Amino acid sequence: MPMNLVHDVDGLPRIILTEPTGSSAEVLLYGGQVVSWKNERREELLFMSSKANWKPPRAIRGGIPICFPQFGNLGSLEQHGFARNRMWSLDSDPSPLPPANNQSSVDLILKSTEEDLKIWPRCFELRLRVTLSAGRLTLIPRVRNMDNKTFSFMFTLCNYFSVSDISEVRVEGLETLDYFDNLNNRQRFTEQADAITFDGEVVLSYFHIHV
Ligand SMILES: O=P(O)(O)OC[C@H]1O[C@@H](O)[C@H](O)[C@@H](O)[C@@H]1O
Repeated sequence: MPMNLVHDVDGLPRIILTEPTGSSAEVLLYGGQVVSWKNERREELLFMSSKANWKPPRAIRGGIPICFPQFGNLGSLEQHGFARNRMWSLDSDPSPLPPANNQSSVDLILKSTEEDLKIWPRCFELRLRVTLSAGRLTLIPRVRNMDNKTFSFMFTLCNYFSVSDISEVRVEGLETLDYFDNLNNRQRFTEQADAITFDGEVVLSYFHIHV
């Protein structure tokens, strides 16, 4: 599997993805977390907090954290579940996806451990393929139930996008959807606007989004 696996200053193994136009991405085994995505002009597209704590078992604030098997505090586990503060492994058998034999794709896997089963008694394999191509970063998550009984879970890619001018940002496609306004006592509203714009901090949770 030809790929660039390096250890950064904090000792965290990091996979560097590159592709011919010059864009790049960096993925930590810790959390299976994308922590950098640069375009062909080497401009960073993801936000990473300057206060991010890069020492396990802390979660890293920035990039694309993976929330599994719980989102937020919607359950009995720690905030956003435990996948983001576990050490993942390289996945040598991503079947049925074809193996990623190039420098612009990586397959990672997280399997439940005995310790995990004590706090969340479901035996699972969580896989993630990260693929970089010109102008695009694709993440394909897959969850396999290794138990003989069903289970339900939550999964979120918690993207932190870097924005140079927030007044230029519009989010479309949410009109008519219900949402919780988390900074307003989690009151429930129905979105009326055809595009959301931002003039301050907001934390909104929309339901039934189709992407
Ligand atoms: O601080 P954490 O646990 O990394 O969570 C990150 C963010 O997760 C979001 O889901 C919450 O709405 C935010 O309020 C929070 O800041």
